[in-house]
Amino acid sequence: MSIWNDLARHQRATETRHMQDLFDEAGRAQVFSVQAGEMHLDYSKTNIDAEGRALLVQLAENAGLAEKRAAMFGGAKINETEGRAVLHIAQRAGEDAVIDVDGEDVMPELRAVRMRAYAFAEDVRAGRYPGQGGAITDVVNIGIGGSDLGPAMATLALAPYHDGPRLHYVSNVDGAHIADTLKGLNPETTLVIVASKTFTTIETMTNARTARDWMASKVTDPGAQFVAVSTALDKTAEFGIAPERVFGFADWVGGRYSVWGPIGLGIMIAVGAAGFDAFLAGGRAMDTHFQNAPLAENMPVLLALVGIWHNQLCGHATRAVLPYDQRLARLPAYLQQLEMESNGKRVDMEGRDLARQSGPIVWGEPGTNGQHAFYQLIHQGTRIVPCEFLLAAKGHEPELAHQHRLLAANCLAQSEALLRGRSFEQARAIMAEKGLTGSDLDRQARHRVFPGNRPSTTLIYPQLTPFVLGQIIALYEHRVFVEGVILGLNSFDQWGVELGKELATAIGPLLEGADASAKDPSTQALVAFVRAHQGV
Ligand SMILES: O=P(O)(O)OC[C@H]1O[C@](O)(CO)[C@@H](O)[C@@H]1O
Repeated sequence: MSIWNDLARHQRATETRHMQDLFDEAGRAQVFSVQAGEMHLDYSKTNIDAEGRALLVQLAENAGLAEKRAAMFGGAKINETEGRAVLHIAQRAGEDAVIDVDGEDVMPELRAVRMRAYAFAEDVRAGRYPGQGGAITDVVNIGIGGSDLGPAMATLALAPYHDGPRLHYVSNVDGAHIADTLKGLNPETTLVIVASKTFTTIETMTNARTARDWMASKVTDPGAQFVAVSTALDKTAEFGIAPERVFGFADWVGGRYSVWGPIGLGIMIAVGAAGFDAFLAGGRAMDTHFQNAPLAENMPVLLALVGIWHNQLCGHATRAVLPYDQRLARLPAYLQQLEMESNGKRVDMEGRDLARQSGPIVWGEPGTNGQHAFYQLIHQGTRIVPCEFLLAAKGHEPELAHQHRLLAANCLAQSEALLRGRSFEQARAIMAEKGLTGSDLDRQARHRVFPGNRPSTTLIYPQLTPFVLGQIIALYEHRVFVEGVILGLNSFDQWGVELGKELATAIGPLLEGADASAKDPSTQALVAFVRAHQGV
């Protein structure tokens, strides 16, 4: 407890200073940066000083981070509310890794499934696994949440490495999503991946049936162009998918942590086994760093601590994730699930009310697009939004290197603007030069003041390769873990998604005409509106 008090005291004592003054100390940019391989995280543009960092590291130590990290990597059942181990790291562990769950090494089976998935992906890519009208040209992944966001995000991120069939992702139960996706595709050359850990998710199963009907209208054996990725092998069989086209994984891989295994089949098909291996190697490199680097030089730990400082100590409830990397356009959505489904909890491991705020609200868009939309609020709004910039030093289009430099310049300019701001005097001088005078000058100048002193971090990496993408994703996974340990909650369950699912099941019949009088008046009126427009 007293470490939280010490931190709160330190935060209060330092909150009025200007972050820019911290740079009076020589070497701050280096001292408040951390390296993991070729990745570089700069957190010097925050109000964290040496004492603050030392206290934050102490906080992590006091929370038992080292032991809890060892427990996770060792296969202990740390997801206590579901009685499961948490072993997404096994999916990217090295060839000689041995990981026991309930006394059994889980690695041989995991590797065998990966090899089967690789072989299948390569067969599809080479046309050795054709559709009923020739080589597969399009692959539709049907899944939602962790069975969609990770592979969809990574497929887009790795576009320069695609040399397989086109990939499409369908998640929403809104028929518009699958209708728009299937329009223009040829059922005879389309492969459908039904990706669902549980194989019960209503959105996915509904879309899978729609896709099967679409396929059946054109091909004689629709099942041959369906594959499944799931932990529920009985249910995939019930759906009619032959066992040789089912890729299983264990329940100790959380949905939002599952991109590294067969849930990544779409990525494997898009970039091939070698590209996927490089992605896994990147994740593994970050695992090694996370396990071995001292806490004060540990990238996931520091990223988590910076977040704790901003959210739980400074009270900034949201965090903007701003990739200056168009191919990371889906990263904010991916992180929304990873972070908010993991650490959006109100009780601790013992079921007691959480002593402080849960994880932050994560949102964002790629730069420079966001600059022309919501950055206004970030620079001049009354609330402070800590910003997390991501930038590749180099793009994949050598002929457009000048555009990449423009992109990079914008990214660096934003964090500089957030740090420095523009004072009233500076704004006034600019307006005076434009010929304004008197009260008009002051009034106009005030609109052009940037308070600055607004925190940001910048994660910079050489290029968005499969390896680097693996590093980035593993970095965020471990950041979530560290934050969860410090907050004392279970990052690996998601009970908060259940109630809405149950109620949706009950409301379904009401939309078809069943008696809605037991519902609250608001819900009754909304049900009546839908019914009226559907002619029910
Ligand atoms: O892969 P499944 O079992 O279809 O679940 C999809 C998603 O639904 C959730 O359970 C939330 O409803 C997520 O945790 C999960 O990633």
